[in-house]
This record gives sequence, structure tokens and C-alpha cells, in this order.
Amino acid sequence: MNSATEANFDGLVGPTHNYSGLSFGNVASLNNSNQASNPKAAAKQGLEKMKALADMGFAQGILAPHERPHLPTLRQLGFTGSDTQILANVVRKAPKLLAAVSSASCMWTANAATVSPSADTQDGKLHFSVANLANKFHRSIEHETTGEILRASFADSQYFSHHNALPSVEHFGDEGAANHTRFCDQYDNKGVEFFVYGMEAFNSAAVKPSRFPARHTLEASQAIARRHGLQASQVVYAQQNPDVIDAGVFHNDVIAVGNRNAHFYHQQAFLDTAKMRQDLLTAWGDRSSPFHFIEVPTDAVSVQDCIQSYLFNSQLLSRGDDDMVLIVPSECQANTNVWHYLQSLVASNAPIQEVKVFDLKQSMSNGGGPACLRLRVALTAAERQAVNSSIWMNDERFAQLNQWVDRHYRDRLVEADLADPQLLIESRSALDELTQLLNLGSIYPFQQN
Ligand SMILES: N=C(N)NCCC[C@H](NC(=O)CCC(=O)O)C(=O)O
Repeated sequence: MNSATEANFDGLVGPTHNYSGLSFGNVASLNNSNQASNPKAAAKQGLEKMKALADMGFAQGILAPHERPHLPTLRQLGFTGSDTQILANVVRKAPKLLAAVSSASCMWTANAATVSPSADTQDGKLHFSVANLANKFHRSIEHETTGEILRASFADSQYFSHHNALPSVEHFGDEGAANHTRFCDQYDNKGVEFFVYGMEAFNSAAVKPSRFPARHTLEASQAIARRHGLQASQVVYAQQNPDVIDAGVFHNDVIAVGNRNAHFYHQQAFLDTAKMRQDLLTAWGDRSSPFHFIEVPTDAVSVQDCIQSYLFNSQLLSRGDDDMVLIVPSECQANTNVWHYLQSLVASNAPIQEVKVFDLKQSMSNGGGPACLRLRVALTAAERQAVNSSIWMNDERFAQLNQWVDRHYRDRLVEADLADPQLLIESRSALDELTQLLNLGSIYPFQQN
């Protein structure tokens, strides 16, 4: 019985999408700081990708954005008075704090959680662990609402098990599925769960990056494997090469992607590539299909090319056995080395048969490509039936959401606009309507007062 599918749940870009240079170590975020953004175009680019995948026959879901600016955080940090007074005060006294609580960063749902499909877990349920995103303040305030949205989307406790974020400190820094890949022969067979970390928190002798932060620790990944009840022989850990983190590869999904029996990665991605390969093959064992390593050499594509084009921040999707399509951002087409490489890849007998290009420029300018925008959830037929049916992408939802964006979103936003009380009102009325469209209930703090 191969009735399971892998669904993608994309983050819908929120109305405050902007460029504030909040992510030290993420080159695009720093380089585009203070540019004007276009939230309307950003949301529509995301919707186009979701619709295209749904039209290709993939199960495609939508995860709602968060309430921003996040007034509850400002109140927690000592700001008082009406919402308008708080905005006026914070922009004067701490403008970067206002930018941080206004970020639409929850759009990158690869960082929402780590997901273990039911075939891999001891209790036979599908497990979600919300990521604490502790390394960046603007992202560390996401996990509570992310948890609410996941619970509202995957509500049935017969099938789904939800875990809160790990302790929000560097020792357990957890960036979710951006550093996690599940390999399998068929989606409903037991898989190999591959966890990639940037540093070891409790071992000061271990190597780690020196220039940019390692956001994710080995200890966080081990805790998640324990909570999800994964079988030790089916779990592989690998350390990211600290030099690539220092070059700007802040998540492993900027330099590697995997699907089913294929691991597509850069020669310099891992600290010990031979060990990564051996450990994966050992865990893979004698499964029916062969395991493919597709290693991209530095002399074809440099680490800089990877960071600039987001070649590996692509979605690798199965259309059938040994027939995969790669969804890449248009920056890959613009980079000669990358585009040449992709042509030769498709011409070779690797399982990647086709490359499809998408314009995601608004998200890319903050360091978020196709893979950042989606959370993968492998679902059995029964689990798929149990998902909140209003969050699936289809013709009707696509039309409704485009109209909703047209009604509520601005086409230009700069940092100074974040203090505009009207923006807060616009965002809240957009989200209020969205919770009805997606049948989510009252998940936002402003709806609970
Ligand atoms: N690779 C994955 N899976 N996700 C990409 C996340 C990009 C995000 N950028 C930001 O948060 C920039 C926000 C700003 O600067 O305004 C980050 O660095 O966490």
C-alpha cells in the first residue's frame, strides 16, 4: 500500500513583509536592509508557487501568517498605553525592536517545526516539534503562534502529536525542518531521518563557525529524535561545515536538499562528507530502491554561487519512482555556473528529470527561497483526510486569497511605515478575515482580548 503522499504547507506572506536587516549571518537579509518591500507582490509570488504545485498534482496546503507588529511582545518588554501610544514610543526609543516585532518571517515555514511521519515514530502518530528559533529575537517570538496554527491545521489527536518548542536558549537552538531531511523508499514506509546541526553546545572542544552564528545544535536534534520516538538505527546526525556557515549558509537547506532516495548537496556542505554518506547508507540498509548521492563539485558551482542563487534551496519533488522535478528560484537561471550545471544534471541519468523556475524575488531578498517557504509533511491517506480541509490550495482558495491580498495588502513598505497605526489595523482586519477563510478559529492574541 503506497497511499501516502508528501504534502507541502507553505507560509502565506503577511502584510508587514519588509527588509530590516535582522538576520546576522544571512547575507541577503543584511544586503537588502532598508530597501522598500512589496508585501502584495510577495504574497502573490508565494500563492503562484503554491497554485502551480497544486496544479501539478501535489498536495499543497497553506499556513497562515502571524499578527505583526506583535504588541504583546512590546507590552511584555515594558511598553504601556494604547496600541497607538506604544507604536509612537517604540519607534522613538527602540526602532530596531519595532522592526523585529513587525517581521513577516513566519512565512519561511521550513523553520516552523520538525516533522516526523507516523511510519517513523514509536506510537504511530505524526509528530510536530515547533522550532524555538532562539538565535534571532525576531524569530524567537514565532513559536507560540506557530504551535496554535499547527494545532488548528492538524487537530485530530488520533493522528497528530504536537510538541512545544525546546528551551529557548543557544544550547537547544532549533531551526526546524530547514536542518532536517527524511529519506524513504515510499512515503509510508519507515524512513531515515537526517538531522544536520551547526555546533555542539555541551562540547566546547568541537569545531564551530567563528564569524557567523551556528543557529542549530546537535543537542536540539537529539532531543527531537527522543520526543518523536524515532528508532536510533534510523536516525543520522551530521555537522554542517563551519566554513560554509561563515560564508553565509545559515541553514543546511541553503546547501543541501533531499527527497525519498536522493540526496542532492554541495561538496563542501558537511564537515565530514564520507561519514555522512556511510552513515546514511548504513541506515538505508537493504531497502528496495538504491540510494542516490548527487554531489555538486566546487569547481562546477562555488559556495558563493550556492548562496547567491539558492540552487539547493529548491524543492525536490517526486512525480513517480526515479522521476523528480526540481523547483528553483529564478536566481538560478541568472547564474551561469548554476544554470549550466542544472542543464547537465537534467541531461544525466540522475533521478532529477526537470527543473522549473519560479519568481520569488520578494522572499529571496530576505534569504528565503522555495524550500524555505514550505514545511513538508508526509501523510497517509487517513491523515490527509484529517487535515483541516480549508487550508488546501485549489482553484477556489487561490482566487479567494488573491482577492484577499488585493483588498488588504500594501504594495510598498519601508521601515518607517511600521509605526503607522493604520498598518496594525490593516493587518489585524486582514488576519481576522483569513481565520474565517481558513477555518482556524481565534488563533491570534488580538482576537482573544
Ligand atoms: N533557509 C530557510 N529555511 N529559511 C530562510 C529564513 C530567512 C530568514 N530571514 C529573515 O528573517 C530576514 C528578515 C529581515 O531581515 O527583515 C532568517 O534569516 O531566518
